[in-house]
Amino acid sequence: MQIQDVELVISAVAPMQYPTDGLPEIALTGRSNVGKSSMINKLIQRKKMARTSSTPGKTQTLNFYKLNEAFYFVDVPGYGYAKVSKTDREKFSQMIETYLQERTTLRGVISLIDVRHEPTKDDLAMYDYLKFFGVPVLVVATKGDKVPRGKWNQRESKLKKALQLNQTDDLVIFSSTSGLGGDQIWEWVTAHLPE
Ligand SMILES: Nc1nc2c(ncn2[C@@H]2O[C@H](COP(=O)(O)OP(=O)(O)OP(=O)(O)O)[C@@H](O)[C@H]2O)c(=O)[nH]1
Ligand SMILES: [Mg+2]
Repeated sequence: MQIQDVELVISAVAPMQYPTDGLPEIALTGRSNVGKSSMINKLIQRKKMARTSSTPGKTQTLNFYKLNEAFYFVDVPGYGYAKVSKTDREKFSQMIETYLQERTTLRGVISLIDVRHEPTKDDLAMYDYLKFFGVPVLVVATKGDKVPRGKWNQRESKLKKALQLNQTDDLVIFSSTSGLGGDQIWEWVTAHLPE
């Protein structure tokens, strides 16, 4: 998709700050440092729109990016990083839960995991949690450039198995450095936005 227009409308910590224009939203969840913010930048072809960092815990608010004045990508704080203080971790999980439970304009969630590793306990819990709410999920295995091409199929089946991926859900291997998988992600996003 061609993104002509990007606006960071709000960095929210509470529902009263969420945008009220009723546009559909796709949110990104995943462990700290998995590459959520980098994925947004690659997909919208803006190098530094969403702030990224090699230090986990960079995104600390729900960041609503309005695209083409038609829909939002919501960048969400990462979960599960041991070096983020317990208080902050609890604050972030509360923020994420409230958002996922209350947001009626949410049309789908892109759930990111690291292609190189088995899903963590938190990754599995997040996938189950999303399924419990009945929200459509696209699992994206990030940092695909760090695994040789010959291993992609094997990693894909392993991850699907570990997550016990629902028949209706898909998995895409992505790289924010090469752009691998970007078209498939856009296809999924487009299919989950209202006409
Ligand atoms: N090689 C490679 N590095 C990546 C990729 N995606 C992200 N990174 C790197 O991983 C680090 C974390 O990326 P972020 O996009 O900030 O991760 P995040 O999930 O937003 O992290 P939090 O905001 O802390 O939750 C950065 O150093 C990125 O450059 C990828 O596809 N390939
Ligand atoms: Mg981030």
